[in-house]
Amino acid sequence: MVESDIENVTVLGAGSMGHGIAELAAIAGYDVVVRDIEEELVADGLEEVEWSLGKLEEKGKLDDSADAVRARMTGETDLAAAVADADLVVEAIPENLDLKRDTFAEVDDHAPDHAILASNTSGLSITAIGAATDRPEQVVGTHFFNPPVKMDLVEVVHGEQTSEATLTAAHEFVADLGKRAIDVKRDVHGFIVNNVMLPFIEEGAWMLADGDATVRQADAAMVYQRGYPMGPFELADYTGIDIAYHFREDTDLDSPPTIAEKVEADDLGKKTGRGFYDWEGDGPDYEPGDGEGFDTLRVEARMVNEAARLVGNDVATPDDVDLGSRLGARFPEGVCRLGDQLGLDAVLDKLRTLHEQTGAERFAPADYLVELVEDGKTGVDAGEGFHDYRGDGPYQYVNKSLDDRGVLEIEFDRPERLNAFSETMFGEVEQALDNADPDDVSCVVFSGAGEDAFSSGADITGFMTSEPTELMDVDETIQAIDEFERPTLARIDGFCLGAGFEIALACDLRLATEDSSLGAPEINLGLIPGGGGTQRLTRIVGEGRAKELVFRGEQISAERAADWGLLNRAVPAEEFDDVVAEFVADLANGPKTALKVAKRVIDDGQDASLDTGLDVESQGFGLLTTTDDMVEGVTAFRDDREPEFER
Ligand SMILES: C/C=C/C(=O)SCCNC(=O)CCNC(=O)[C@H](O)C(C)(C)COP(=O)(O)OP(=O)(O)OC[C@H]1O[C@@H](n2cnc3c(N)ncnc32)[C@H](O)[C@@H]1OP(=O)(O)O
Repeated sequence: MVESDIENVTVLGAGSMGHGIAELAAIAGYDVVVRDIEEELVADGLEEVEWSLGKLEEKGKLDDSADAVRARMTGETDLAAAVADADLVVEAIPENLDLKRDTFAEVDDHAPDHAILASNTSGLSITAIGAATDRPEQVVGTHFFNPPVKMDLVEVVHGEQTSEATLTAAHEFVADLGKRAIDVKRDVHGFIVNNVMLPFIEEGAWMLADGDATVRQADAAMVYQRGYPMGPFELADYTGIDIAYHFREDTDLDSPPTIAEKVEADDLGKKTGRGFYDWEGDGPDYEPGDGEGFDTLRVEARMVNEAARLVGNDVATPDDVDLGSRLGARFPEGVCRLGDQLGLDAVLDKLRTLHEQTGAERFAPADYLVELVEDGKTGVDAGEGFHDYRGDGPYQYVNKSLDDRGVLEIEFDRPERLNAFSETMFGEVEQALDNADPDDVSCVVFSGAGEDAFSSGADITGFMTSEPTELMDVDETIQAIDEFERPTLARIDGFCLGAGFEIALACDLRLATEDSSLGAPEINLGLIPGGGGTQRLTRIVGEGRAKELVFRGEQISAERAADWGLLNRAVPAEEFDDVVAEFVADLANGPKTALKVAKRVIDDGQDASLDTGLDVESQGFGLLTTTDDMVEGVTAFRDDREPEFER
């Protein structure tokens, strides 16, 4: 029987993954035992945790003190003692199936019957690990990414026998740790993220081997033309070339010779000082212009093909592939989305051509990709691909919800980049508003996902490759927010910078936690605010303060922003939800028409002469005296009760 109330967590292995997971569990309030085979290893792991907790405390990212979190952790070397009281055991020992199976068998003997046994394996079979125990239904994969404290993703891997109750408990645990889970529904080799990430690295290496590309050309093209945070060779060096090499050992496909040669020479990348780049010298030294002539579609077609294999084989949903690509591989787009944008027909053509030309099995199109294309589901332009684009959404970077009071919540959801706005994300916010019927909406609340930012601005990595006209489109989204006919509120918790700041300025009301910081840092990039920042800011805080913010590009505290009239309130974090709820309740329960007219009259009046503004106001006032809401408001006053305005 699985008990989902987990209190005691034991982490096996005090290495970088183990102590990172243990730290997260202690931060979340669990009592944690960290076990390794030697005292020294345990002590080293706990020392790392102390250092990390100190940093988090310095940055104000802990609810409890670092000492209080640390006090929830103990070290242990004896396995039986370590797991004796565990409700959940998370194994993070070396990637060796026999070692893991032996360890799980031993844990099974000593852990309480109800305990769930999780493995942090990055690719081994959960089914095989579970089979070493008498409780395979309580064995699950929880694959964290390195470093666990920073990376937001966990792959929850289903073994053949894993029960629903175990999966639910694993999801609850992951959510408690503040991480996002994706489901790997069948424990295939490499799970989801490694399978979409490997072709990115490998295809570049094959092209190098075939003489079709150089290292710098591939990296420059993928970074500066396609917006990836690192190029394939830089990524291989960074993660360790041997990792890519060993991944292929258990599959039918070969590693590219350019990777095998590096492994043979022990030039494994950053960790050995040399790989595709010289890390003791300049490191990655490619320039934007180096990428010319590189065939980016060849790389991306292979990634999309892998995504099709995962979805077609029921390993993952397109949404989970996309979230895994973004949070695990740190790709700018989910790979299924990417395929839909490229056009799945174009992807299939590319694969077929390469398959015919080379005969290489890695280009063989996945059945599911062929199926989608044959069904006319070729992506965004066709209205359907991996995703269905025919209704409201699907949204990748926006969470949209409408409650029964008409409160429309739009959450910017790209925490891995501090909710920085890519072109797609701007488009999604505009689409979310366009698709909202103002008659159904009482007010709109904008917020940022994660704990760090409302938004850090426009996505800087896209600047080099965007057309000037695309960057100027930013203003269309912000204008749509400004012009939305219901009251809008920016709920700011963390960084609110650049385009994020401009979005907040376009909202009617701005509330922030005290430790938020706001600003227009564009000048530091050789730019000026391009989403109305120079104009709206000046109207709100006056010329001198606007020029200070824009010229100096410095962030200011929420306290100063409130002092300057930029924020309606700056409140302590613990009071924030209540204050936001009070504002929202007033907007949601208030008279809809009067709020709409008030917004329009104030907005229109700002750019008009006082006389014109007063005229606009009196027309609005006159109009409102004819409404049922006015009758209700006056009657309620007379009856000494709360008014109930029309919804
Ligand atoms: C028309 C409008 C124009 C504009 O809006 S221009 C953009 C204006 N905004 C900025 O200039 C802010 C840029 N960001 C920063 O300066 C820093 O971030 C912060 C001070 C906000 C936070 O610093 P820290 O706490 O050290 O976090 P981190 O490691 O820098 O950020 C976490 C990840 O988020 C990515 N990121 C942050 N802001 C942006 C952005 N605006 N565009 C693209 N990526 C961004 C980073 O690179 C990194 O990613 P990884 O973990 O992969 O290294």
